[in-house]
Amino acid sequence: MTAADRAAIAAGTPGEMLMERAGQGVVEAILARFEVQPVTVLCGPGNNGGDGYVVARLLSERGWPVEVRALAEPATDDARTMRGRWSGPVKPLSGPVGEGLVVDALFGAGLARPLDGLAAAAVTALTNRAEQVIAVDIPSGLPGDTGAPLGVAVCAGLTVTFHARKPAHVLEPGRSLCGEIVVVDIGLGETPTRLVENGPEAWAARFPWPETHSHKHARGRLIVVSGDAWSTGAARLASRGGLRIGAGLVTILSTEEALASNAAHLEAVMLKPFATELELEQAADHADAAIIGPAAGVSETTLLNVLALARTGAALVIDADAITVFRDDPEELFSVLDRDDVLTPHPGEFERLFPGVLKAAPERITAARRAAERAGSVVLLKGPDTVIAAPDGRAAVNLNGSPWLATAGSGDVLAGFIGGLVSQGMDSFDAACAGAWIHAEAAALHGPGLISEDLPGLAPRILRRLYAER
Ligand SMILES: NC(=O)C1=CN([C@@H]2O[C@H](COP(=O)(O)OP(=O)(O)OC[C@H]3O[C@@H](n4cnc5c(N)ncnc54)[C@H](O)[C@@H]3O)[C@@H](O)[C@H]2O)[C@@H](O)CC1
Ligand SMILES: [K+]
Repeated sequence: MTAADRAAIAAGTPGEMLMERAGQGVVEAILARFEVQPVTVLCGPGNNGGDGYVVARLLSERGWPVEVRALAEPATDDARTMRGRWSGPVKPLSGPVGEGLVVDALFGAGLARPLDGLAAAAVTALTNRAEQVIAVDIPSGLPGDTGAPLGVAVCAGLTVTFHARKPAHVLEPGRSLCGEIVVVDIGLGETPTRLVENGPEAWAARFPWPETHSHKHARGRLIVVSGDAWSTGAARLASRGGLRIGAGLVTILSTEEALASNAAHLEAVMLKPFATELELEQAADHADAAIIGPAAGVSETTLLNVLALARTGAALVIDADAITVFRDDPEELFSVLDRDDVLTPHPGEFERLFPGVLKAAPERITAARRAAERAGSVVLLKGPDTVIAAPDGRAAVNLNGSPWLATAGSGDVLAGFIGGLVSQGMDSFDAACAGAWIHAEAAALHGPGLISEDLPGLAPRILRRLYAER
């Protein structure tokens, strides 16, 4: 039972009533999606199984042919009550499951160890029929507080959970085992949750829209450090992203030998040369935000350039090579970061800065939180389930991740979106959340054939929507 369940029961809602509402919610989700057909309900010994008996009764009352299979007799009072209200037979779990839908009510929030014996066999037998499987609360075998199955786990086409999503519903690989996710309100009321789903409701109220009196100098000055002559495209992708997301002035800082290739491809983005890290520091002095890393090169120069930018007042977005250059001494980087700065590692880069943290943490939200605390800055851990964490413990998971983002340069544009928002004064955690969400939304809007050059140009459509809904 979760803390929210206990609080609701203590506040006077009997567990039995919560269970009745939970089962009702599952049944409504089934009725909205499936025609009448045979259903097998697999019930475990705990309250998840109790929900299963409610589902069996309510579907049967509507004329659905229902078979109940139980792993063991109910072990809780509420589950025993619901077992008692089911008037049909209860068969053992062993043996093949027939045609039609399968309701997985074996284990939910109380899963304590990997599935074995009959439960493991029953779950294994459901392989390849995910579309017919409806998981109650969580696919059995998947712990609710992580996205990592303990051994075998159900793969469902639909998961109906209660009150709020749990980490297992948003973190991979658990999220992919859930199929469609429906969240049913069972009357638990407001409860503090450590998990924030990243979407406009989390940051739209603080989005930095320009005011009537805004001019380009006040709308955010962003700089982007270019790679060398053969690697200038990444900085241009980032700068275009920054400009599209609203930064008033965006400047690429480039060494002499890369000036010509940058100049040949820039219009609204400005260009400024620098030769040494001291000149970079001076050039960046009036910037509100600076992006370094995209195709910067894994070199001592990049490391010194990061340290130079850290001496300015600009908030930093540190990506790619600018992360990797600190792999031998992450503390050197952490010592110059503060809460306005953002690190945007993919898992490989994350491992370089925070060795062992991903392996030791039960899931990515905890890992990102630990990393943000250690670095003293915002950390955005990339993935299909991108997690954003701040040193003060705030964390959010991106739920709109798009497979179309698996294309060269998409991370450069993301750095640009984040840097562009930070340069306009948006809080760095909000900016990382908003940047990641808009990035994925833009990719989904385009779909097949997306290349990173398209992303900045897609942002205005998402921004227009946000602007209209503000
Ligand atoms: N308590 C409440 O008021 C509510 C609970 N709800 C349901 O209750 C569920 C949680 O119920 P429980 O806490 O009873 O937990 P579960 O029903 O998930 O299972 C716990 C039981 O399974 C046993 N167990 C755990 N892992 C096992 C394994 N690998 N192999 C064999 N046995 C194992 C435990 O010893 C315990 O008896 C939620 O997931 C949700 O479906 C909902 O009805 C909403 C309201
Ligand atoms: K389940």
